[in-house]
Amino acid sequence: FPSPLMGAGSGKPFDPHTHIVHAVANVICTVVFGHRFSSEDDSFNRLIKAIYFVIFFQATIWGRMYDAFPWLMHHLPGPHQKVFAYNDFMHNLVKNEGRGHEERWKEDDPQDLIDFYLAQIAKTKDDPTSTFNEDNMVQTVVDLLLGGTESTTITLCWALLYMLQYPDIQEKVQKELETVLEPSQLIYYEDRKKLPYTNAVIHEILRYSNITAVGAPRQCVKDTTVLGFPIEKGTIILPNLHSAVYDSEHWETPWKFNPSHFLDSDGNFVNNEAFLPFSAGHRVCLGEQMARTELFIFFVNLLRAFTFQLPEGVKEVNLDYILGAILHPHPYKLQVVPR
Ligand code: HEM
Repeated sequence: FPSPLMGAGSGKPFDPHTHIVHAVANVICTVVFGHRFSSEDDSFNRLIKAIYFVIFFQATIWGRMYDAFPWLMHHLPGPHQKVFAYNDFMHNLVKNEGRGHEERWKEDDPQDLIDFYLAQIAKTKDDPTSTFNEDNMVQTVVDLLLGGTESTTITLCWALLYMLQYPDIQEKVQKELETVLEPSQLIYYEDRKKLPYTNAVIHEILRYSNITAVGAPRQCVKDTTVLGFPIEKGTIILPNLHSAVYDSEHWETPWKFNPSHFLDSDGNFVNNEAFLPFSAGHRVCLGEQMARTELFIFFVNLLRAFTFQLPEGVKEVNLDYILGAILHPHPYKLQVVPR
């Protein structure tokens, strides 16, 4: 990936969010559509606003009201009408991309998710039980755009904020990168195995930022028992991921940003069974591998290229979160010093 902050700020303090969200959204766009968008593209900017708003809305009182009374709310004014408009916009954008793909589609040379999906529709067209059709393709792509943009963007925003707060940790990562990697060497996800400290810092960023403190709501499909507790069919389940990533029985200093949570006494990387930022089980985050790869490659490239500092005169970092479907940091500015 190109460094998302190349040329940003021109030496002045700036908020990194816009640069990061453009870079991250373009990764998932490349996977599903097969191309990137320019940062100036109107549809791209509207897509980013749509993704933000649809996710933000779920955790508002209006989102709860809509869940409780969908039929009534459908006819009433309110911010949920904006969600419908953004949803229509995203569906139309994906439909248009799909049409473009159909025109130049080659069955034996799929390039992106839409190509693969079209191949699957063609393959199963005579099967009446098949669920591969245009509507499901559009919804799948929209789900991936929604799942794959805000989560990774916000984790990277936390990552840079922690580097401002803990300059000694930033320096230690940079030292490891310098020692292990040649200056012009391209980074691969595989390289994390040679970079235990950097890998531990990225895991600690995911743990400590705890962006999906409560995972996605799920519904129990049959009567069952979990650890002796009966759960009836139809019960809505909210996995409390916060209780795992901050569990004092599993973490030495749960309330402190501490990369040693993922290192043994010899400095080797070690995992921890309570590390569950992507949840677990059948409905574990579908994009976990992609998110891990993106976080590693972006973070390493950023710290190789820059040192992140607080703007002059700013003494404190605000590490409080803004409550929502995703826990966000408060907007902040940083200064980048090219290395
Ligand atoms: C730091 C980044 C990310 C975090 C922390 C994260 C976390 C999560 C969590 C906690 C869930 C709910 C799992 C459950 O219900 O138990 C989830 C679901 C999901 N995520 Fe992610 N995610 C991230 C990145 C991504 C990316 C990059 C993509 C897309 C490529 C993605 C796509 C999805 C999808 C589609 C689901 C729903 C899966 C299902 O319903 O089976 N996520 N994610």
